[in-house]
Amino acid sequence: MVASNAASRLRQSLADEVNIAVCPGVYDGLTARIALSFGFDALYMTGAGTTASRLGQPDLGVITLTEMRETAQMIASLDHSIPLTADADTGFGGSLMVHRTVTEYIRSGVAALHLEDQPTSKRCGHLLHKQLVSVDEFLSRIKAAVNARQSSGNDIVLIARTDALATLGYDQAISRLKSAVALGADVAFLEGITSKEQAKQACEDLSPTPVLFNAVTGGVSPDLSVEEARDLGFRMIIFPGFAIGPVYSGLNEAAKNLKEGGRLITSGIGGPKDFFNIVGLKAAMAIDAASRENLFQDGV
Ligand SMILES: C[C@](O)(C(=O)O)[C@H](CC(=O)O)C(=O)O
Repeated sequence: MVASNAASRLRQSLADEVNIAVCPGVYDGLTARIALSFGFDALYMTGAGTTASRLGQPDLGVITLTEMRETAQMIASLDHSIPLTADADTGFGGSLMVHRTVTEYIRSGVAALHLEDQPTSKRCGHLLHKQLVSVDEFLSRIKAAVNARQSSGNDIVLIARTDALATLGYDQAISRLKSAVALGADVAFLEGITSKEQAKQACEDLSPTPVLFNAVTGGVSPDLSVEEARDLGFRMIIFPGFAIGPVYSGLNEAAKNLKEGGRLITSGIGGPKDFFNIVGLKAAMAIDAASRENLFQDGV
């Protein structure tokens, strides 16, 4: 297996102390295409969004490796040069499953993934009463991930996430992250940071390891802009609600209009051709022309 260009790009960005990798959270082809069309140079595949979109279920550990990997592969394939960081939840089982998860994410073109220390019956990090696995179990997940990366010969970025802050407190959460980094994790993800002061402290305490900020809309963490996160010392920021929020509000509005007014009112989208242009119509026509099948030589 060869080293991934996208993972190398993300590594370069993380190594640059003045830079912050901005990762809008997407969960399907359309949401990814829209983010890509705005020139974002990194993407995040949200597990919460993927679970809601593929299963119509909440983020409670019900999605499988197969479903997450399929979505990740499709998103990563849309532009191989753009690093995709994908949620890998708990790794979906014991060490063997973590090994398999990392290997399959690598094969799917994922540039980075995060693994957390909740039990497999997990919940979104911004819900109450989260449970944790022991430090040893968390670290064997990280070790299994590091070993899988090594045996694949790939340079996927491994992000260690701890959910320990809410129950065990700051010191133990930082200690879990430091132990994960000592085993080979590249990035630290302290889930559920509760204040700007704590955010700054975490970046200092974990330095020189790059730290990720999880900007969950309406979650327990402060509402930070990209610039604020960078100034606090973060090197990576994910926005899981980037697509979920607008889809929710836009569809609610459209549903209300259709149900109450009997008319579909959508703003901003033209006809089918405009829409298909967002999802690669021009590239598809170019493939057709290059193969000389010429189905679209007169346009569409
Ligand atoms: C980052 C996260 O794991 C995700 O699935 O995107 C979630 C975010 C969310 O539920 O909105 C989390 O923070 O646990």
